[in-house]
Amino acid sequence: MARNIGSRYTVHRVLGRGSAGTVWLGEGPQGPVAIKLLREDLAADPDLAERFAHERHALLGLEHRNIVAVRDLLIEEGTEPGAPHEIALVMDLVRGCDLRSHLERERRLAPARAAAIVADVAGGLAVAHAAGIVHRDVKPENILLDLSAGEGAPTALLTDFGVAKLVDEPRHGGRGGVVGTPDYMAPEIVEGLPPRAAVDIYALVTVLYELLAGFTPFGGGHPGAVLRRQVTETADRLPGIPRELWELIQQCLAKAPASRLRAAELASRLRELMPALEGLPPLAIGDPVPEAEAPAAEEPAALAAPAAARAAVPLVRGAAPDSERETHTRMRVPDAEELAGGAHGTARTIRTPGEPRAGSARHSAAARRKRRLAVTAAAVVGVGAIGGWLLFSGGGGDSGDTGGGGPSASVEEDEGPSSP
Ligand SMILES: Nc1ncnc2c1ncn2[C@@H]1O[C@H](COP(=O)(O)OP(=O)(O)OP(=O)(O)O)[C@@H](O)[C@H]1O
Repeated sequence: MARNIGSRYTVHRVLGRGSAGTVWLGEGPQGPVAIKLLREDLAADPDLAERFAHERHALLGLEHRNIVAVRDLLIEEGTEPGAPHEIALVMDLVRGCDLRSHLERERRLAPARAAAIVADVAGGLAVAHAAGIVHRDVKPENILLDLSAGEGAPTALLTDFGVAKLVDEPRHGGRGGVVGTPDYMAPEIVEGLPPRAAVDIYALVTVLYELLAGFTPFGGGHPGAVLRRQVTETADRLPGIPRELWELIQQCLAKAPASRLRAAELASRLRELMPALEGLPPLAIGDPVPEAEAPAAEEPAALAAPAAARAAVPLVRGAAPDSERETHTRMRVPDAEELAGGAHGTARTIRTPGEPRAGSARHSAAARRKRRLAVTAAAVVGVGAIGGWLLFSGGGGDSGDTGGGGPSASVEEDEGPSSP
């Protein structure tokens, strides 16, 4: 049944749900649109409505063929006194699917295909960065593939600009939480430095790695362990990857933000590489070997893991209840050795097909599942939990200003839009 949003828009059916709200297929004065309605509990926060109003100009100003344009921003007063605001972002409708769903179907993309998608998104990021806007939550869920052109290669568009930052800002100033998704989070964010444009490059090239490999370079296990790996480990080379593509990935996954390419350079380097990548099949990479695990007996039965694994957990407060998508990953409590950065720090090692799995990992999938904890991001990955983990592990790295209060995963929020 159709429902009115403000005086100009009607929504018809749900296109998808994310951690911050629901995206609807709608109709406006200019035709079909996608309308993202923020979750009621988030919209009820008067500070949030104010922040959205404050960022209106930045949110509406981004225009590029690889960015999903925000056409309108509705902040409606509740109908009765004290009733929550309704916050809705009216966006161009993308006729296609998101990159996460595409990757789930394909498992791995051919190098030329992966490079084309990432070059598209880098082109969009270049424009945003030039306008002083950092996305801060680049990941496959936020990349949409426009399939309306039919047979030709789809255009990739980046969506959700600024939303992560606005939703996760602290209510009353002071320190915010970790904004973003652990698998894609640049080491400088983990270390508490203000996020600059280079964090988007790191996240986007993490997506490139994932499109090629089928998994992210530092993912797997407890989000705290993922964050530590972001700071301390280097990505494993993917077997069979062309040298120049691998060098580009390494450069953009550099721990030092200044060593990474800028968005425009990344786009043009990838486009230069594309003719050489044309015709190459997806890389022949086996599923990663799972990490060493904690004793089964320690796991509360009520938290047994679901069957499907996910790559990423969004760190948006209260993410679980409204989200139908499986945005939660399998997690496990890191053991002492892992927390200290020991031998089990790497979640998995890369296998080429046919190579046997290490140890007896195959012996019991059920036992493995039992040892994993499936918990919602909101419940366990609170800033306190990560902060506590970082404190315990000595801050996860030796560089960077942590904000003056000792090691912390919190990000000191800037005033106004993030700047590159
Ligand atoms: N402009 C759009 N046009 C068409 N479909 C869209 C559009 N924006 C979002 N969607 C669909 O709605 C779904 C939910 O999007 P949303 O941005 O709320 O969440 P997400 O990015 O998947 O997750 P999260 O917010 O947790 O990061 C997407 O997976 C996508 O399929």
